[in-house]
Amino acid sequence: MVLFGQNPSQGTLLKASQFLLEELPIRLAHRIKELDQLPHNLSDMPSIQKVKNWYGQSFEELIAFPPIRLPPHIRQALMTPPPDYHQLPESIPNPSLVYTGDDYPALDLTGSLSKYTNGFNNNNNSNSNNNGNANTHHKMRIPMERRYYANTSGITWPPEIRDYNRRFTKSLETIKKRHDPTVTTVAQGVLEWKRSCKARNINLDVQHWLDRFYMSRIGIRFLIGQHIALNTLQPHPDYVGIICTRSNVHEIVHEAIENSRFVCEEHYAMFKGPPVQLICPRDLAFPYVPGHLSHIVFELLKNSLRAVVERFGPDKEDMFPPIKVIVVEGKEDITIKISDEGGGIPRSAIPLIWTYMYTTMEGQSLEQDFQASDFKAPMAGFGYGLPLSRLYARYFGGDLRLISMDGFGTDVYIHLNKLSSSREPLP
Ligand SMILES: Nc1ncnc2c1ncn2[C@@H]1O[C@H](COP(=O)(O)OP(=O)(O)OP(=O)(O)O)[C@@H](O)[C@H]1O
Repeated sequence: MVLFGQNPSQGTLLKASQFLLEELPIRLAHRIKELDQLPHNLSDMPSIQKVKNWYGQSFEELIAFPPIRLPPHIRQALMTPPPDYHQLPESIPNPSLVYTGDDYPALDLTGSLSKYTNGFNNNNNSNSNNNGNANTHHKMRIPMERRYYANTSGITWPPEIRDYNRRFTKSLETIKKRHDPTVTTVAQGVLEWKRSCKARNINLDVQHWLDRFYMSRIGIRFLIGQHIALNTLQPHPDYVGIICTRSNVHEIVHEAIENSRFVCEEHYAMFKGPPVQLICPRDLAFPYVPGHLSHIVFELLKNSLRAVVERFGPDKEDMFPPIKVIVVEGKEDITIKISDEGGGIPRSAIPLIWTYMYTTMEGQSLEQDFQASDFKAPMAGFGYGLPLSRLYARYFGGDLRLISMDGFGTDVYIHLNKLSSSREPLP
């Protein structure tokens, strides 16, 4: 996507529009089917129906989007691969993610990476029913880079192409906005269901379903966000759409520290939140989506700040031990460790922290019609911080791990995949 999106012409943008017009309805349709097949009658909950209708509406808008009529020489140009097509660099898969031939690596929903390795040496990946279908499906489809690439140099693009690209981008903006409250609305649906059957925690199958659903959402929004950015943002030497080819880790983490401390100080009405020490090379940079990384770090820092404040008390500002953030670049990964002395988590609660809607924050749940979008999180209380952050980390081949020392504190490791890998972890 970085190669494709550098200095795009109206022709390349048209090619991208056509790719999305084919790809997005497929992804949306799968989600609609899944929303209909939720376990335990969850599909009947009003909020789940609401989300399903959004997906349906977006699907219809995309398939009804008026096609563009192009003169034959332009059509021909769009179908011809560029001369340097074969020189596209090979992607280097991260050895910690084992791919299974043509398949997408299965998203492991149990918390470990076992499925990646289970499928090793087994091209038909027998792990999941979904995969079986997905494989057949993907094999019939043309590889992404071939659909995405076109020899578009030296052509004068007729003005209707610019107009088409503009209209399609507008339509995507409407769709993206419509789906902003999806996470909170699905969460509300789960709450409705929990209330209706008086369940305390969500079942494992619902947890797996949510992981898959939200991971797919990250993928859809990444594609849409990238397209909108390519069409609307001014060129920047370090950016291709929403991908920053030189994401500076120090800057991103530093900003997340400032933001999370600010939220913490506001929430507890205190003058100074717990100090945060950052140990990170200032020039450490790699290609990433900065928005994803700041979201992850911000969520984890809020957890650490809250743990420290609640352990020592909001009026004990002088006693707060510092939270340490250490960033190291390895061969395969960039790892960020966030260590706090907030008292840790009891061992019995560890399996729960990765489940959606598990929170020990009281009185801030989604009881009312909660309309915030994803990136406007309160201090805590939603129970989505850890599981969603892990999905963001995994989307680009990274991971998130947490180790707690009950009675002392918590260490969280964010692994960011430094090497490129070619496929999304979608089942
Ligand atoms: N660093 C930490 N120290 C102690 N407990 C923690 C820490 N991180 C997470 N927890 C526990 O795990 C629970 C779940 O965390 P998670 O981030 O998923 O949700 P939350 O912080 O409660 O709400 P939000 O969705 O707003 O982030 C927290 O409520 C807290 O009890």
